[in-house]
Amino acid sequence: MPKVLVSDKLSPTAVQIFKDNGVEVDYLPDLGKDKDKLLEVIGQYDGLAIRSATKVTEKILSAATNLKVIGRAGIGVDNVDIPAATAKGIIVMNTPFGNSITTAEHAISMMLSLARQIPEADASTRASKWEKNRFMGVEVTNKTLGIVGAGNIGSIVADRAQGLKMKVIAFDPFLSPERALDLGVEKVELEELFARADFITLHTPLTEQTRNIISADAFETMKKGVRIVNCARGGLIDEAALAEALKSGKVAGAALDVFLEEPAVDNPLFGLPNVICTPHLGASTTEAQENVALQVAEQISAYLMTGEITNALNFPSISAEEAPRLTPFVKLAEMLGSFAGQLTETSIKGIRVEYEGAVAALNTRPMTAAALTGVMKPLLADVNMVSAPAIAKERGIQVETVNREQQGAYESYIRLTVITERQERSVAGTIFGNGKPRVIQVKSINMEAELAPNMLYITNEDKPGFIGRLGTLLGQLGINIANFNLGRLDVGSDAIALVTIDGVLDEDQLKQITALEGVKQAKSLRF
Ligand SMILES: NC(=O)C1=CN([C@@H]2O[C@H](COP(=O)(O)OP(=O)(O)OC[C@H]3O[C@@H](n4cnc5c(N)ncnc54)[C@H](O)[C@@H]3O)[C@@H](O)[C@H]2O)C=CC1
Ligand SMILES: O=C(O)C(=O)COP(=O)(O)O
Repeated sequence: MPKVLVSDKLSPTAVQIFKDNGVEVDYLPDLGKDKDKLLEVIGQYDGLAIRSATKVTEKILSAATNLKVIGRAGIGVDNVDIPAATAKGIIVMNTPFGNSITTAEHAISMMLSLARQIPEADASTRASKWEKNRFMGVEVTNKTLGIVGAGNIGSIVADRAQGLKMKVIAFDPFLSPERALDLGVEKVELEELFARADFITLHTPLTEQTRNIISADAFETMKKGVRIVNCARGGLIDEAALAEALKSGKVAGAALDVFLEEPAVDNPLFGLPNVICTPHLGASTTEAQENVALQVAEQISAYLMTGEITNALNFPSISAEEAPRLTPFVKLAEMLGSFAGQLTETSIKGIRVEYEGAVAALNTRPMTAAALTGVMKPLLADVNMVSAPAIAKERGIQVETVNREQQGAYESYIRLTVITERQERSVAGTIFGNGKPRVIQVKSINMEAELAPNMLYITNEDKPGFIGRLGTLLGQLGINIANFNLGRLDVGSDAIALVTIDGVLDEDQLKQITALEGVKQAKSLRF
């Protein structure tokens, strides 16, 4: 009988469902907070059900010798080392919708509490002070609410805020004009949102792109007296910069459900009067906890008992027979998508995937799903092959696939084109005999490059001396070049360099490379 550990507080419904499905279950809701104890016992379990308090680190995973599945009863999986779990073949699942309404309602509650200083007025009244003149609030009617991240939760917040007669503007690179229209929100760029919003609410996952999305510089560009709500993740706001902005009066108030360090017991923001804090309660309602407990227990049981996979974040849906033939192309498609996604800075209207040659005769759906996953991953940390097509559809991203079985110069190749409002950008690749993916064309420029974990992508003017200058600069920066690939259309037109480097470029190094004479665009790419 498979054995599951529930290491965070979950509704008793979960325990019952495990038992009903023939899964043995240990319900130890405080264990997740005790890293050493978790490390000691994790080896016994086939499944692990968690919320946000259990941190599933690489170290924990290395001791999880029997673990097959981790189920997150909730949305954010930033407490799970997914690459490490994937490397160990452990499925990571979440429950993407179970607590979204509840979290959106918490954000709205926080916004209204902020507008009327409810917590402080409550404390003062109960201290027998009756300070009627001290608590002068603001109305939310006709005020502008800026939503950063218009996904599931952000969209519900938008709907509720319109019920409160607010003007809603939203920034989300994956929000299509059609979807914005549906939601009744005005799609704006982040700078415009900062400049116009009276209230700002955050609803993005925590990723490398969103970390400190509200920084000291961002506060500079906001309206004086703006109020900020964060019910997403602590790392989205630079807490020290927020403390300064509150002290200077630039920010009139902040309502925070999440913190950089959790549990937050000693946070500098606690000392400030115009701050409202809750202990990561966004998902804490009876209804949401019932939803997520039920879903996670069903999903984990189904996987352990029948192999069925739902809401997995790290596993493609491919049948056992197809797997060996599809896997290299799935990998290639995801890498091409990731390549194009990392180069795309504006919102995506469409994606075209062309399969040429022998690959066109295979089941290309998982490949298209992998390509979409790769394109969207820089922005949606939790996207996977199962969810990517649905997300693309919901966001109004047109997906077109073309299968041509006749062979050209290569036995098989895949070309992926990302279509934005401004341009179309294509990347093509193939699989060589060794099963490794190779890029064969970027923006119509032929080249041949193996994709490596750390790469530098450069578009430059094709003029004598450029390669020498670039090599010298990389040397000065202490960056070792492992491989150097070049391509160009015609003499003197744009050229592309794809450089495999040892180690990761930091922002300053990338700035210096961008400033090099002849460079038109420089990007650090990770695969
Ligand atoms: N406080 C709490 O208890 C809870 C917090 N959460 C947090 O809320 C987050 C959002 O949840 P959902 O709405 O369900 O996720 P979602 O995946 O449906 O939406 C996230 C949205 O953020 C957008 N996004 C990504 N990068 C962005 C960027 N750089 N700028 C602007 N938008 C960007 C995405 O395009 C997407 O539309 C979760 O990742 C989780 O961290 C979720 C549930 C409860
Ligand atoms: O679902 C999420 O992303 C949450 O942040 C909810 O966290 P929790 O399950 O309440 O610890």
